[in-house]
Amino acid sequence: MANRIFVALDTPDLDRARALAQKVRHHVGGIKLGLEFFCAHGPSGIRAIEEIGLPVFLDLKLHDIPNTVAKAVQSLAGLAPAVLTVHASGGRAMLEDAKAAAHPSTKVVAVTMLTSLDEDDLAATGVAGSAHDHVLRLADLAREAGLDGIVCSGAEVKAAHAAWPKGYFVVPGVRPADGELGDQKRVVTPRMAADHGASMLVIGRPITRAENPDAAARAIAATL
Ligand SMILES: O=C(O)c1cc(=O)[nH]c(=O)n1[C@@H]1O[C@H](COP(=O)(O)O)[C@@H](O)[C@H]1O
Repeated sequence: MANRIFVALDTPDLDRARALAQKVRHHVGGIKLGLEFFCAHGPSGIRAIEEIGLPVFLDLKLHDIPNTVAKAVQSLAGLAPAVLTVHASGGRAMLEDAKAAAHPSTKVVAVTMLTSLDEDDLAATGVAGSAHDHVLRLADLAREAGLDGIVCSGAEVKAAHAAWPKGYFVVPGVRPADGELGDQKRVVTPRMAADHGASMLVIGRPITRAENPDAAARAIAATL
């Protein structure tokens, strides 16, 4: 199977992003660029990283009224990212319109419950019940809206995959056994995420903050 690791290059520094991507390119399957990078460099920054030759996941987690999200997705369609994120909690119409506006080759995936949240955080937003149930409910919504898949933690991916065998499952919040959690709360090891059905593992700081990012990416890939 192709390398399922997408390295998250969370930096506003284009030269650093490019240098990191060059270092790890032989040990990852793709590159994830998110808000930090996009706010600093926009579409031209995405094109600059695309030149490295790996698939790009554009993680903007769009969440607004359907018309606004659809127009934003339409504006991004020329970039034809391999994967694009929207928030599942934006609701069915927003999800349907986002998918309709995307480039046909782009997988549109819905963020369910951020891996930086636990059930106390969920309750504080007014959602009762478990993380598991919340993720499964939003996965159903994404599937019914015609999306390609979801983003969830490794704790839920097995159940989500069982309920949606053809879905595409993006799993962030991935840490090697001795890895620092940082702001992540629902974490699993790379091996567990892969064994439980992740289509893509998003890994940032365990690679980008390592003394030798190339060796860190290689070591993680070797565990899969
Ligand atoms: O959509 C995402 O990629 C995402 C969703 C989520 O629930 N949690 C999450 O951490 N992410 C992203 O995954 C990356 C995780 O980075 P690290 O915690 O450094 O490995 C970051 O770029 C986050 O923006």
